[in-house]
Amino acid sequence: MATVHKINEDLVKERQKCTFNVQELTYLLDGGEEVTKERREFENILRNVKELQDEVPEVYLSHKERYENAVRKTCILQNVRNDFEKKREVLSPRNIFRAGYAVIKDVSPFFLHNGMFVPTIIGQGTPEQQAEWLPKAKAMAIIGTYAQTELGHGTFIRGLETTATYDAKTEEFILNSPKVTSYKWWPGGLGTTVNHCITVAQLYINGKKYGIHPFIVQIRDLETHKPLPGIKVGEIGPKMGFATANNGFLGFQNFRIPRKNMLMKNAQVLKDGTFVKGMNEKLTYGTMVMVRVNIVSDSAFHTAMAATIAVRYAAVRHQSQLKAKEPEVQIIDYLTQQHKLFIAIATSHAFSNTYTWLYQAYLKVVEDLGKQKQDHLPELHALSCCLKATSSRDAGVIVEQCRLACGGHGYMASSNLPIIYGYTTAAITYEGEHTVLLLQTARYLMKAWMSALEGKVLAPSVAYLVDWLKSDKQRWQNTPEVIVKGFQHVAAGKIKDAFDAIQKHVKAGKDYEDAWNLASVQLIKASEAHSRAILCDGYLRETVRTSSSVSPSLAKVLNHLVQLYIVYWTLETAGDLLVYSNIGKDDIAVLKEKYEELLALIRPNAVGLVDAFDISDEILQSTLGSYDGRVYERLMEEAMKSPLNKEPVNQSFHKYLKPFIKKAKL
Ligand SMILES: CCCCCCCC/C=C\C/C=C/C(=O)SCCNC(=O)CCNC(=O)[C@H](O)C(C)(C)COP(=O)(O)OP(=O)(O)OC[C@H]1O[C@@H](n2cnc3c(N)ncnc32)[C@H](O)[C@@H]1OP(=O)(O)O
Ligand SMILES: Cc1cc2nc3c(=O)[nH]c(=O)nc-3n(C[C@H](O)[C@H](O)[C@H](O)COP(=O)(O)OP(=O)(O)OC[C@H]3O[C@@H](n4cnc5c(N)ncnc54)[C@H](O)[C@@H]3O)c2cc1C
Repeated sequence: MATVHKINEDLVKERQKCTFNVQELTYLLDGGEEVTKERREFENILRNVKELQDEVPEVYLSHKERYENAVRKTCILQNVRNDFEKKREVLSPRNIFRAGYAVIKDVSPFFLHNGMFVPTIIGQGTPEQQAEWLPKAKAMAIIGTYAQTELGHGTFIRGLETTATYDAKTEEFILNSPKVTSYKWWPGGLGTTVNHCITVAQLYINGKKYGIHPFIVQIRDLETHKPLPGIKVGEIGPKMGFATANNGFLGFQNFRIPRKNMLMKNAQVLKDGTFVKGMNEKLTYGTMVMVRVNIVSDSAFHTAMAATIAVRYAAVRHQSQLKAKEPEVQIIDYLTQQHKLFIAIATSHAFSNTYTWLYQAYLKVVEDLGKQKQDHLPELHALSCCLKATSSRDAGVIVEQCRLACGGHGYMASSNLPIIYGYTTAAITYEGEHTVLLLQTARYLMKAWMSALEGKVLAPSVAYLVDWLKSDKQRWQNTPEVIVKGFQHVAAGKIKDAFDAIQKHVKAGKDYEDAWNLASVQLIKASEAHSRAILCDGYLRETVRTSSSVSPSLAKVLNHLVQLYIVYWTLETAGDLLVYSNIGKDDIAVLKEKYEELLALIRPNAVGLVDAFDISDEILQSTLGSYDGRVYERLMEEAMKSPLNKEPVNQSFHKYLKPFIKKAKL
């Protein structure tokens, strides 16, 4: 029977102080009581699978052992998941995703299978192709990944070099990687796990290039798992994080696949080699849009994990005295600590709220595309790019801030903060590099600005540009609504400045492309300001909407959090607001006080707020962040698992140290 430990007294007191019902907030964050119950049920099943408990902590395993252990556990997880899903229709696939963290400490080598391989078959395959591949993929009779990036090109996908040349005689495509730079590089699970992949390649028919298209390719024998003839595949080696993601490389040499393996929901190649264009060639990029939307939700979760660890630790940790002769204080009582941590909680809420509406917008576009309507696609692309970029970047900063807030112990692997940082920061690069995605949004913003100048009706997310052009800047008030308008004014002002900068360079004789490059620092700033305005506006709206359906005590706390988020970003971007809005120095002084008041208001609820994220100890995997707060005991218990502590004297003493010391004595 597992030993039940006493909960740390500070945490007991913190929980008694809480002014709202923690469970009510958990249900709200999960999307309903039923979803929470389902999540807990699934996590509970996993908790009781003995084979999923690691005897030796993963960090002490070799690269190879770590991978093998991850595959072993992922297979068990998948079986448990299949059994669970056989009994019911799962309410929230994200519940299943989240539970995965309890099993694989780092990233699962199967992640790309469910994350991109299956969605690409759904998003890019015809009904016939779906009928052929989906049942096998869903049952994991075939395991796949998404192989797009190459050694030479990740961002500029029109420049990919892998070729798929159609041979009408045999009705096949011949895949080739002409140069070392054409090798696929990065796909998760590709190294040694998957037997299939979606390969994105340049299509050639009769010597003519038709751009990049997705192909479904079997790369390994299903029985022996050996690479098929014509395939060169392997693992790319250790990285900053993602230790168990099994990222791989892949090259093709005259590798033939049947015509039906080109995913043809959009463009098609007919038997005789006729190319049929799709409604919009950018629909080929559809899986990336979906994943970018999901990254906003991942960022919310990663931020919640880090906040939970750092807030609980800050409640348990005592260090220094505020006043002489008084006991050492809980570090959470230092205002600077609250400044580091409470924004982490609010940021997670901001991203969850944003994901809620962004995901609905994504579903609407998918539904419209089914009816051959694509009016909202450009807006969704622009939103998903800048919100992916901003949420992953902010999450990276917040996770690092939480690590710093834990002092030296935050640097321990057993705090789990280094691993969380590893996968949070990776998201800033993957699925579209940060700057590149901001520039995609900027492209949309420049067009929107032009339309605003022409008096056209704009899409809702940029409609503020029209308002800004029409009205004088409104009188400043320190209310959330007016501050959000202020963020919109900053965005509009920066968009105008970037636009004018491009025009200036063009007038001076530059090509538009060069002018774009010369203005690109301003363009990314405009895009960032637009993201912040969208995040604050959406978060405020969602909070107002939900506040009417929750208890008054919870509504109050949610209101404190959204205000904190908005005031925090006002103070962070005060310089911009002074330039582009009517805010005055005195308003900023008042907001500084307001910010301190908000920290004080949130303080009694800090532990309750992170408890409401309801992240189990198995998922957190942190000595510093566990629910019971046994920080020091856990740190010691984990240290004792070090193989170096298994013997009183390490052999290196006899081999090297002893002779070395002896020599030094002479
Ligand atoms: C324990 C678990 C922990 C969690 C772990 C998670 C693990 C997950 C890990 C990793 C998964 C990672 C996977 C990947 O990274 S897959 C590879 C992703 N690669 C990219 O994202 C590449 C980025 N590049 C691009 O998307 C494009 O090259 C581009 C958009 C930057 C440029 O494309 P290009 O064709 O050159 O277009 P233009 O710039 O010329 O624009 C033309 C036109 O097209 C519009 N447009 C571009 N993209 C889209 C789109 N997706 N949808 C709709 N429209 C699009 C663009 O706006 C332009 O429009 P215009 O201005 O009106 O002309
Ligand atoms: C952990 C991880 C997992 C991944 N998983 C997968 C996967 O499963 N499948 C897959 O296909 N890929 C995967 N990738 C690859 C990933 O999608 C690419 O690394 C990413 O899209 C960035 O491309 P890049 O590496 O070519 O960067 P580059 O484009 O070479 O970026 C280098 C620098 O150049 C700048 N730059 C590039 N183009 C421009 C421009 N037009 N304007 C201004 N600046 C520019 C960038 O801002 C950046 O600072 C993964 C990557 C990582 C790190």
